[in-house]
Amino acid sequence: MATAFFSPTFTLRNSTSIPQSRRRSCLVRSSQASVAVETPSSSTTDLLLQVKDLSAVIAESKQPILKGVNLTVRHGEVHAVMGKNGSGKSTFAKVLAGHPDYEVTGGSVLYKGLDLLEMEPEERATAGLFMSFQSPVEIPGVSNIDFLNMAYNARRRKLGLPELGPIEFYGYVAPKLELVNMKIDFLNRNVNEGFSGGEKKRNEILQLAVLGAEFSILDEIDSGLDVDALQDVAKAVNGILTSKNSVLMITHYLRLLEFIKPTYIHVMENGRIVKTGDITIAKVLEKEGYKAIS
Ligand SMILES: Nc1ncnc2c1ncn2[C@@H]1O[C@H](COP(=O)(O)OP(=O)(O)OP(=O)(O)O)[C@@H](O)[C@H]1O
Repeated sequence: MATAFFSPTFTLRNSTSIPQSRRRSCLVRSSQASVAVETPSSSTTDLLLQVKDLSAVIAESKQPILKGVNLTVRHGEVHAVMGKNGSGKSTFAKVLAGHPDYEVTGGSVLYKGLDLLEMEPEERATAGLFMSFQSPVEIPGVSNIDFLNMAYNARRRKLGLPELGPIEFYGYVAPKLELVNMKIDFLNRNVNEGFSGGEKKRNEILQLAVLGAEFSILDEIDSGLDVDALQDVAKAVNGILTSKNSVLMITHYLRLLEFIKPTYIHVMENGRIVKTGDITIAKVLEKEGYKAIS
């Protein structure tokens, strides 16, 4: 499920603070030179996310996974990250979300001008960062609507807005179900409990629509979806895109990128972004595989 960068589930699961030692990064630089792949610069004022030389290891084993990632995202852009299995895509996403399994060892991440790496996962979420995970978690005993209401109110509090009570919130959320083609009774079911794979993915996008995130990371949102569900999910994502928010999608397949048009496609290899371009990259990969660009 998603929480954030606003993945509400993530916030729930990570309600304990991450030790300071796991959160910081800028002091230690990766020993490996990074491959800087900056997207063309327009202006610095519309910068949403700026990742520079980001390195990270698995917290437990200290195994390096990210080895100098560079990425710049501006408002209104859609970025797709592709790459072979095990190249570090999900790790990159989870590090941005503040996942405690990883320790940042170098580099910096600015989000809306703030040092993202100094923020707790909950702070990242309430600052409009949403993350949808490959395998959304189930939360027994918590209904979807209560969960969404809680996450939505957390964001409203952060924005200095009054919270919505259950009735008002129902009025807000019900029309959004249409966006993802979900039946109203999904609101009363426990979060993701007994949901099919496709229903879980739709539920992720419902959360995204409800939370109105500014930066959404969608990790393989297309996996396990049938053709109709893929179109529904893509339509919903397109429906929430504005000139003010941005999306980072991790995917293996051209089919998703034909529905949600990316501004840039990046290829990750061995913990770095090694190539950036347009949809042509995905077409070449589809036809010839990674050997064509390695
Ligand atoms: N918590 C962890 N514990 C042990 N190994 C991990 C952990 N997280 C990531 N890894 C390892 O780091 C490498 C990168 O994993 P990651 O999930 O980021 O790859 P990916 O590019 O998203 O792959 P895929 O396309 O298969 O989803 C893999 O070898 C993986 O086994």
